[in-house]
Amino acid sequence: ERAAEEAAGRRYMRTLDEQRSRTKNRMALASWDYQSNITDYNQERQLQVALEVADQDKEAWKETMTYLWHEFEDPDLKRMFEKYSKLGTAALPEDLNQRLISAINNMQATYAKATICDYKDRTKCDLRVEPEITEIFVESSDAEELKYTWLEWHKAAGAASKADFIEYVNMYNEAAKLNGYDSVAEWWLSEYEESDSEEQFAALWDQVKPLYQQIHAYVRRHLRLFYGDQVVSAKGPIPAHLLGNIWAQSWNNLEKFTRPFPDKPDVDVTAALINQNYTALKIFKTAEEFFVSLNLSGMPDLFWERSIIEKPQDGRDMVCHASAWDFFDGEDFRIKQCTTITSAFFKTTHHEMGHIQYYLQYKDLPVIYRAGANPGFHEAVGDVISLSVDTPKHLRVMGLLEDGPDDLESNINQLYKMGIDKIVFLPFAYLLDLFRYGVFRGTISEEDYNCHFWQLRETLQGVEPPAPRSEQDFDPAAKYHISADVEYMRYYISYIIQFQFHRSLCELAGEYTSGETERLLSNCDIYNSTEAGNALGKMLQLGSSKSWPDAMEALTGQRKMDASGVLEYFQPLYEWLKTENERTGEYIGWEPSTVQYC
Ligand SMILES: C=C(C[SeH])C(=O)N1CCC[C@H]1C(=O)O
Ligand SMILES: [Zn+2]
Repeated sequence: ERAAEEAAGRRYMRTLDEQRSRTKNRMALASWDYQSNITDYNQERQLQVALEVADQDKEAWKETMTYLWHEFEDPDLKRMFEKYSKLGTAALPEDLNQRLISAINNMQATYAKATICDYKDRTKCDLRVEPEITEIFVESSDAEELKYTWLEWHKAAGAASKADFIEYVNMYNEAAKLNGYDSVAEWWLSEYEESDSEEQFAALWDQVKPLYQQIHAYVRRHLRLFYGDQVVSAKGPIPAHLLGNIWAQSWNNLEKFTRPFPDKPDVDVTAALINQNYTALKIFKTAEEFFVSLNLSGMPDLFWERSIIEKPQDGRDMVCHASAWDFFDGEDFRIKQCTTITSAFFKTTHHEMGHIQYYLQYKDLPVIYRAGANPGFHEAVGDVISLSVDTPKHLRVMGLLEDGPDDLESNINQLYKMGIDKIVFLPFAYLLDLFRYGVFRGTISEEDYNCHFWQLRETLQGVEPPAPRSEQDFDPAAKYHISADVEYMRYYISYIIQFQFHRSLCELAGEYTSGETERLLSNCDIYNSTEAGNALGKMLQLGSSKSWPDAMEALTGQRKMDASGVLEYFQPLYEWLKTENERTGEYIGWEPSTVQYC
């Protein structure tokens, strides 16, 4: 009897997966049309498709739940049923689902359309976050211009979305409860499959915090030397507008005037990309070539036909934030980004193509398994490639970096450049979802959203707002992922596990042996290594068909996320920073902020 039921379940699963492929394809196409051309018509159409798809998913779910899949013997069939048993936001009554979708679409549109006036020319009021505001944070060292731009952006894209965000939280929490979760926080955490995920995330932060504090102290010193101690204090948090990035999430743009050994050759490739007439297409082809060198897949023809790799000049409104799309038909995969010829986009292109590579590697799995082993895995693929691309050795192979010495000072400069991108990002990413867990759980009430956000920014990141804040502000929504309903813990996890992956791939490529001292993990380049590429491909082909510890074990032999990879990679920098901060008597950590924000 049970065997017959299980056989019926297996047949049913095949038809259900076929249907899910079509509904996800329809949903992706409608969302693509909306996000690549924001009009009322496209927003309305996206909403209609979303509601129709929700209805179809709900009907299918009712049938799925008639199967006694808990008693099935086949663990794989059980895993598929278990995943299909999570209905998601389609569990909401249609009117509440419509309010949820509209709240998210409104926030997306507000963020994508937000413009501010230029600091120097107040009549020029068409500046958007990409490319204009991003460019100001790359180029400007005028504290007043940076402060003005920061405040204007946070008003235009943050405060403007507070009402929609509150609606979003309420509707989303309703959906969570209908799916058996106390709040959205537990739902998001369930993607990491282990009951102690929150404790694991906190333990990772404890492991890397000492290294972050050393970088923070060093950077604060050099900002104080540059801007003066009236702008940057000796012991307080760092003002958020001086860190080369509108969200202070990565501090790459400080490299040129804060690097430990300034008289070494410049390592930023932007100038070289421009001098060598790189176009967006050439950046994409270069990234593709790295994956092919690893015996992984090149981009299909459809990818080149349908991707949007530069902002169209027809004056349309679109979501410029870079994204990679799976249309779940096994053939259609696209990137949408507003590429500019910069080192930042050189990295972002590898990041997005890492998503596409994952889609390609698992495209023949059942649709329900076409996802990362956990969300952090998907964000790590492209970055792992970039860890090889960003080495002086590889950049020289590419002709993007002039020749230079391979001495300790150059290695420290290289580690510093990576540290103000990767280590600095960790507290930012961690706090973004600590904030949202609190919001979804109600431990952070809407009367003090902004106050709590900045308390997290101060305690975890040692950063303070450039001016007093109030509850008329809503600074979190000035970050794309908050306005676009994109979970963020995935990036925190990615920036930890990508170093575990990198270490294993470097050993497979014969570029490094864990614990050796002759070669540094930070100088490893896996380019052209089919051993490394085949191992990476095997892990990616698993999709979410196995638990993430199984997937991680396939590549690294470890079943735990841990910061051992990060700490091994940055060890020489950590030693150097401790010595340097002691030499200069720098205060490690930060005293409470004197800026009024609660
Ligand atoms: C490039 C993407 C698209 Se998945 C992105 O959002 N990233 C990549 C780095 C962290 C995060 C961000 O920009 O905040
Ligand atoms: Zn990504």
